[in-house]
Amino acid sequence: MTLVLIGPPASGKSRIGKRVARILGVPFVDTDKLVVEAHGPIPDIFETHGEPHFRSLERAEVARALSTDAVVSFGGGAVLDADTQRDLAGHSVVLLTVQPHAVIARLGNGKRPLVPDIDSWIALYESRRDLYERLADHTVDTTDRPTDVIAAEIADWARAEHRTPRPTRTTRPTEETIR
Ligand SMILES: Nc1ncnc2c1ncn2[C@@H]1O[C@H](COP(=O)(O)OP(=O)(O)O)[C@@H](O)[C@H]1O
Ligand SMILES: O=C(O)C1=C[C@@H](OP(=O)(O)O)[C@@H](O)[C@H](O)C1
Ligand SMILES: [Mg+2]
Repeated sequence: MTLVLIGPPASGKSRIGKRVARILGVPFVDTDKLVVEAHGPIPDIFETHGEPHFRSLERAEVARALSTDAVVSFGGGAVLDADTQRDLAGHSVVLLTVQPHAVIARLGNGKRPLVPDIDSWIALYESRRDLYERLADHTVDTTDRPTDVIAAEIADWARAEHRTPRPTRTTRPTEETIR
């Protein structure tokens, strides 16, 4: 399966994606991590080459990640790419949301050049909200909730989503076949 986590910065895609992959026993891929491994820190890429260059590096890693069976956590802006939007139609996509009061504590490290503070985070989220919602098959709010609970919920949803359809029943289902 390829399960993709999308959503605004600090919604928990990287942290929760890793846990979901562990629960499901599949590899975990973080597209930002792939970009950093190949090209160095994200703030440096933005500063030296600008956002369009970062987006093209990101798109290449997204395309590679989507060809693997894995849980894939995107960077928040990866969905802006038209080819990526098209590719997502063939995958299970979970949108993580979060309310501003919870984001303030999560923005901490200054590694996100587009969201130096909560006001810029709110503006960025508002500008993308419709897109995120349009691309998502399932939405999970992460505000004030423990990551292990959220990850378990997403893993349950993914299992149900990927369960192969059962053959047509010819007899009345028993308690056991229902389960
Ligand atoms: N449900 C949660 N509750 C509290 N903190 C969280 C939660 N999910 C993520 N975090 C923390 O918020 C920060 C951003 O999470 P991260 O997974 O990097 O988000 P994203 O990849 O969406 O930008 C990290 O410090 C992470 O540990
Ligand atoms: O929303 C965005 O445009 C970005 C989100 C970041 O990833 P996270 O969403 O994992 O923080 C990272 O890709 C880059 O700073 C740009
Ligand atoms: Mg991340």
